Amino acid sequence: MPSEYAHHFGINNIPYGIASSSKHPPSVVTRLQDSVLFLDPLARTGLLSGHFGGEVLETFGKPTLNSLATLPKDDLKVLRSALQGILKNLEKLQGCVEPIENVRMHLPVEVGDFTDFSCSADHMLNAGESVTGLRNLPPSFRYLPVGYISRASGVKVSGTPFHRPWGQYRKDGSVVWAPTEQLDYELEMACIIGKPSKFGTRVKVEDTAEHIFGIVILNDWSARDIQSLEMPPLGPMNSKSFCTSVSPWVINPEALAPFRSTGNVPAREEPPNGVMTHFSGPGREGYSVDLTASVVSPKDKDSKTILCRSNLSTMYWTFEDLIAHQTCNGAFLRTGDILATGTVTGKEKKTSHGCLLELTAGGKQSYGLNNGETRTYLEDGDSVILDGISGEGVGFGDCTGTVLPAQKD
Ligand SMILES: O=C(O)/C=C/C(=O)CC(=O)CC(=O)O
Ligand SMILES: [Ca+2]
Ligand SMILES: [Mg+2]
Repeated sequence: MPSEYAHHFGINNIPYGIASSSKHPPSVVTRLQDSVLFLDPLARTGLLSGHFGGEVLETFGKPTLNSLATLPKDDLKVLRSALQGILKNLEKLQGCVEPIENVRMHLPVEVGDFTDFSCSADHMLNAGESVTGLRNLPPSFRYLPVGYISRASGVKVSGTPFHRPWGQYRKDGSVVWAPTEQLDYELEMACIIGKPSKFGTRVKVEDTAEHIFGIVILNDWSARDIQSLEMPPLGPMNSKSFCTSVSPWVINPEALAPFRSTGNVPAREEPPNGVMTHFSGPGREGYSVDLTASVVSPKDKDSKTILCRSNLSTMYWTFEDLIAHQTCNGAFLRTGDILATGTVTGKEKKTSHGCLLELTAGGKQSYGLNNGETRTYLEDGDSVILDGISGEGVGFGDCTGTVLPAQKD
């Protein structure tokens, strides 16, 4: 029986990840359907000889993708087509291949800096309305992609459970110190930086693509009660830094090229009394990725309730804009940096809300699970599964996390 996500990993995908098994230490892998190919033992078979020099082959034995991610795009292109050829004869690759159920996936990169932006106008409007009752975009929204800088060390690979965080928040007229009662997820995607940029040197929007190694799904877990006390005036901190999950398979721009279009990308509006400066123009392309967010209750582990369906291409700002903006002041990119989109929310009320803050109108309305349970925010033992697919054979698999009970004070 193929796994639930086997069909995401066709021959046109060729994702990269870091896996280990009883036979192999953590190292670089790719995946075809449910077969995981370890590239370091593959290089030793000689099947890749003639394609590249030692500096490419040396990256395969590393426990992160950082070295592979800095290879020139031309090398990555040759590697992709060599792997596509080799994977046609899987039976010849014994000793290099393991079934997906026999491997453990690890964090794909050593994370450099982690910025989370907020690129969805619909998320901004819905989240603002949930908190303040007013449907307004922040004053800066059309001038620049707003973001906050979070903790790289909190980024964990899909499947890593975390404890419900403690913090300070307002309750019944006072501020308490207690486990959060408003634990939320945020359905997001992120780009991972390959080629670094130079300190003091802006990356022009037309040059940003060469810095994108690949794209992952990301869950920016959020504690809304802690967030609402701490956020003004410097932004979220402990309400979000306790854990951020990323999917283990990094999908590369070449696999996603057929799914780029201008189709759903919102029209860019000139900001009031301002000019578009270092950003992409009206013909900018988004990546089409159909995303879902689901919750699984510990009382009914076989049933997932889909709470949101949305698509990455509806974001107002693109990955190219995020990179141009991050570097426009001379700040620079390091390999393994993560730049996330913010919550990916669509236009449809209730069915395309990328987080529970929106779906529950700030905890004022409940949502139902397939088994009849109701929730406002997440409960202990709940798992959240985010997944995404662009088209035939090109998907991201899943990004999953489970809430453990709060630790004792
Ligand atoms: O507007 C709010 O109250 C919430 C803002 C956020 O949680 C920041 C964030 O992560 C935005 C996003 O994911 O788009
Ligand atoms: Ca976020
Ligand atoms: Mg987070």
